[in-house]
Amino acid sequence: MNRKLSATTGDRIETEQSTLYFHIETIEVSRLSALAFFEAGEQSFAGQRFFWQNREKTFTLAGLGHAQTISSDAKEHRFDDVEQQWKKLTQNVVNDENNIQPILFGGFTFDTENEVSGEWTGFPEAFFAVATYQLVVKNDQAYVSIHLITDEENTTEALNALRKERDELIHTAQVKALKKYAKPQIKSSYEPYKEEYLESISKVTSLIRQKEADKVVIARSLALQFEEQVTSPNVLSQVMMEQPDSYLFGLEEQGKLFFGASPERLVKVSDKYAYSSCIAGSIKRGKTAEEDDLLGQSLLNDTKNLSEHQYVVDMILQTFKENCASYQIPNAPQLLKIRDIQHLFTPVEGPLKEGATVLQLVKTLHPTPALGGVPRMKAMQVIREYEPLNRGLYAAPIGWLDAQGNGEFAVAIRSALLAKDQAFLYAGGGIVADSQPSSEYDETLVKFRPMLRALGGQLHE
Ligand SMILES: C=C(O[C@H]1C=CC=C(C(=O)O)[C@@H]1O)C(=O)O
Ligand SMILES: [Mg+2]
Repeated sequence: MNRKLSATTGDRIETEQSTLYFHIETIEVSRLSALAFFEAGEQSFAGQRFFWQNREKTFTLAGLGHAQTISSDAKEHRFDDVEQQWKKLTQNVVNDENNIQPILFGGFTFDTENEVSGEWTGFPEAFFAVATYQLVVKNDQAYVSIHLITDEENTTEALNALRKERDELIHTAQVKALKKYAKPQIKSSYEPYKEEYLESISKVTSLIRQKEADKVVIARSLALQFEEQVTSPNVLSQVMMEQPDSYLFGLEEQGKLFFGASPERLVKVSDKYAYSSCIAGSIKRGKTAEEDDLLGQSLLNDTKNLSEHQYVVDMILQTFKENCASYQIPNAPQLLKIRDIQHLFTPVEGPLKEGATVLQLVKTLHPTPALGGVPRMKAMQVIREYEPLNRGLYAAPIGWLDAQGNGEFAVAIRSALLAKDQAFLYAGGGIVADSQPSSEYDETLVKFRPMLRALGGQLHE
C-alpha cells in the first residue's frame, strides 16, 4: 500500500518577475527498484532522467522529468550561480517528517575555458534538475515525490494528472521490474590521439622536471561504435551489477547519457559535517589474493605514486583547515580496492564552520590535484595545451544537494558519454617527475575497464 506522507499547498517563490508556487507531494511506496523506476520513464522521459547511488548503497535517487532545471554558463561563477538559483527556488521549502525534500541533481564541467568541439558541444557549464517525479530510497524505504513548479495559482487539475502518471510509473516499475538486458554489441572502437597522448606524457614530464609544474593530470578517450542504439537503463543496469563498490551515476542531457562508477568522493555534507577523500596513486588488481596483496604493498611503498597522492592530501587538507572548525586525517594512506584497480586513499573529515556550504566546498576543491594538478592554474594551462580533448563532465563534480544544506558530490571519473549508438570513455592519470608514457598508458587501460565492460567491450590483460 502506498501511504501519503505529506503535501504542501504550494510554497511561494518570489522572483523579480513573478510569483511561482512549488508544490511537493510525497508518498511512501513499498518495494520499488530505483532502476526499474528509471526504466519506467523510457517512453515519456528519456532525455530528462537522472540516477545516483552512493558507495555504501544507503542512498539511491532516481528522477524522471524536469520540474525545473538550473543551468549556468557563468564560467568560474557557475558554482555560486547554481547555489543562488537553488536558494531562490527553495526559499520556503520546509522539511517533512521523513526528511524527504526536493533534491537538485546535476554536474559541472571540468574546465569552462576548454573550447574543443565534439561530443560535449551544447552541454552547459553547469546542469542541474529538480525531477517532476523523484524517487528516494533510503533505510530500505522508498519515497516518491511529485514536484510542480508553476505560476498558476489553481493547480488542482495539473496535480491530479501528475498523481495519475506517478501511479502508472510506480505500477510499471513494480510489475514489470527491470528487464534483463543483453550487453551492447560493439562494431568498432578506436583510441583518438593515441600518439599525441604518449608524446604529451613525455613533454609534461619534462616540463615537471624543469620545475614548471609539480603535477599535471593528463587524460584521453576511447570511442566505441555500437551495432545499434544503446539505452540508458541498459548501461546503468550493467554498471549496477558490475561495480558494487562505487558511486553510480547517470545524467541525461542533450539527448545523451553521462554515466559512470566512481570510487572518489569529492565532498559530502551531512548535518554540517564534511567528508572528503584523497584518492590518487594506482595499481592493477592481482590475479590471485597473494599477487593482489603484493601489488597493494608495492603501491603503498612506491615513491612515484606516493608523490601523486601527497599533492592531493596537501590541497584537500588545506581546504578543510580553512572551512572546518577542526579536522581528522590519518597520517598515512591506506589501500582502496575496487574491482579493476587499487588506489592510495586518505579520508578527511571535520565539522563545517558557519557559512561553509557543500557547493562552496565543491567550488574550492575542484579540480583537486587528482584531476587537475599543482599549481592548479599552471596545471590547467598545461592540460589545455597538451590534451586534445574536451573533458566535458568527466573528472568534474557530479552529485546532489537539498534545501537543508546536505549533499554529496563524487568526482566523475571511470565514466563515459553514451550518444545513441556511440560512446566515449575517459581516463587519465597523474603525471609527476618520474612518470613513464607506457605505464601511464597502461594505467588508462585499467581505468577504462569498468565502463568498457559495462558497454560490452573485450577486456585484455
Ligand atoms: C584521472 C583518473 O583517476 C585519478 C583518480 C585516482 C587515481 C589517479 C592516478 O593514480 O593517476 C588519478 O589521479 C581517472 O580515473 O581517469
Ligand atoms: Mg596514477
